[in-house]
Amino acid sequence: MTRAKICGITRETDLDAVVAAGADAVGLTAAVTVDTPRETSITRATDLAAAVPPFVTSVLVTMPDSVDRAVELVDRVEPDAVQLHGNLRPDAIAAVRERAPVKVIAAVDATDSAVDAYADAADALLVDSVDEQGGGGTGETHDWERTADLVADLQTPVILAGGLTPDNVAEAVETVRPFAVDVASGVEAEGGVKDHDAVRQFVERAESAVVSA
Ligand SMILES: O=C(O)c1ccccc1NCC(=O)[C@H](O)[C@H](O)COP(=O)(O)O
Repeated sequence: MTRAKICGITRETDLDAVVAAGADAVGLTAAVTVDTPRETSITRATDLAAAVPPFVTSVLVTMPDSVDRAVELVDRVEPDAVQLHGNLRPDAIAAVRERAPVKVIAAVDATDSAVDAYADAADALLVDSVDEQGGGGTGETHDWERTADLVADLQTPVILAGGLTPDNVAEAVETVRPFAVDVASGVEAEGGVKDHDAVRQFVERAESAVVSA
């Protein structure tokens, strides 16, 4: 079964809906260097992370400029995992993994040539359609066949992200066969506010998509 992460939760009511829909993970976006309606304050991310129930993974999604800052953010928010976007190189990702008491997900653009190094450095790789400033949440898909090759080649779990919606997630899972899928803008009613029906459909279709042997 393919796991589902719903990213960019800013409100308790959306967190409750995402958990009720059966999502495996929730993303809380804080301390990012791009302008996005999904960003929350560090305090709010901390409160939301504390409200995530057992058996659902809270993921701090952030863009730190150093290893120290990444570790500091994890210490403050206390998530189960941290997802790093931006400019940290693979050796810095590995250093965060050593120092922070959480699993580390490296977010990379699907066309990044250093993808193998990131995969070695992190606990999981989120293959996304990254914008020029290193941010996610673009709503753009990428070359799924290429990401399918990565999934086949790498030992590290691959999370597929970028432009997924309830309408295309089953095809994405069947094509790429990722460990998990991730969505932010594709299940929103408006920026930063989730459409609860879309969240339910996304999780159900991701988890029930058929992955042939
Ligand atoms: O969601 C954002 O606006 C964002 C901004 C800066 C860094 C990361 C961000 N999102 C990270 C995610 O995990 C998204 O779910 C992923 O990029 C896919 O987004 P979308 O294409 O909108 O589904």
